[in-house]
Amino acid sequence: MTGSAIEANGLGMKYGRGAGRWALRDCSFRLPAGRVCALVGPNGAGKSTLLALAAGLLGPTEGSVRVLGSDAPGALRERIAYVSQDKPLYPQLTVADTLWAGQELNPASWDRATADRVASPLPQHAKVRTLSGGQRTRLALALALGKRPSLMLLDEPMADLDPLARHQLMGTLMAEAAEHSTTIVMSSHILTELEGACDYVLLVDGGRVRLGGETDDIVAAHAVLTGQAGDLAPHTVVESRTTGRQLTALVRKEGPVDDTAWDVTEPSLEELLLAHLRSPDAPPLLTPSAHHETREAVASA
Ligand SMILES: Nc1ncnc2c1ncn2[C@@H]1O[C@H](COP(=O)(O)OP(=O)(O)OP(=O)(O)O)[C@@H](O)[C@H]1O
Repeated sequence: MTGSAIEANGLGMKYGRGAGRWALRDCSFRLPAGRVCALVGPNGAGKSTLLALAAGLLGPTEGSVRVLGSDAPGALRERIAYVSQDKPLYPQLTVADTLWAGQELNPASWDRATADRVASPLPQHAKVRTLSGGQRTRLALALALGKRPSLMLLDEPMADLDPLARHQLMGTLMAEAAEHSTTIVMSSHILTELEGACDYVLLVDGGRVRLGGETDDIVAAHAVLTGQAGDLAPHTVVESRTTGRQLTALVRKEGPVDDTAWDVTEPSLEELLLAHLRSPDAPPLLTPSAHHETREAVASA
C-alpha cells in the first residue's frame, strides 16, 4: 500500500470551551501520499478546520491526525506548506524581500526557479500591503511552491485569482505534483475547476467526511438512471426527481444495473457532489484506499 499523507482517526474539533458546536466530528479517513485531493463542502463544513489540524496549527479536541507519518504535524513545518484563506504575509516587506525570506527560512529545499517564476508577474519592489488580493495569493503560492514541500495544504487557493492566473497556477501546481510526487490538498467551491485536476476527493459536510477516495472510483460507483418510474432497488438512491412519468435518479450502484429498464449514464463529478450536498442523508462512501486503518491492524496484517 502507498504511504499515507494524512490519516485521521475519530478526528474532532470544537472551538472554544464548553458547549460549542463541533466544527469537525468523528472523521476517519486516509489520504494516500502523492495524490492531488479536492477538499469540497459547503460554507462552514469544516474544510479550513481540517486543513489547519493537518498543518498542526490547531490541536484536535478528540481523535488524532497523523501527517506524513508523524503524530505531531506542527513539528513538520519544513515538509508542509499551508496557505490559509487570509494569506498572512508581512505587509511591510516587498515582494523581493518576501521571496528572499522564503529562501532564508528554507535554505536546504528552496526552489528559487519555481518561486521566481510564479512571482514573476508581480511588481518586485512593491510592498506586500499594496498588493491586490489576487497578487498576494500569487506570492503566497510562490512561497509555498518554493519550499518544495512534501504536502501542500491550500485553503481555497484560487478564489481571488483571475481566470488566466488560475489556469496558469493550477498548471504549475499539477506539474509540481507530477514531478516531485507532492501531495496536494486543495479546498475549493469551484467544482468544475477540480474535475480535471484532482485525482482524489474528500467531501466534508456538517463536520463529517461523506465521500472519500479516487475521483474515478467514486464516480464509477454511481450512475444516473433515467426511465419510466420504477423500482430502483437494490441501488441506494442519492437523489431522484420525477418529471411527468420520467424518473431520473442518481444512485450508488449495489450490483449490476438493469440497462433494459433504465437509460444509464455516468454522472460528472460536479453532478455527483451536488447530489450528495442536496441529500445529507445519503450514506457515506470511502473507497478502500481512503479507509483509515488503525496502526495495530496494519502492523498485524
Ligand atoms: N476560530 C473559530 N472560532 C469559533 N468557531 C469557528 C472558528 N473557525 C471556524 N469556526 C466554526 O467551525 C465551523 C467550520 O468552519 P470552517 O471554517 O472549518 O468551514 P469551511 O468548510 O472552511 O467553510 P468555508 O467554505 O466558508 O470557508 C463553522 O461552524 C465555523 O463557524
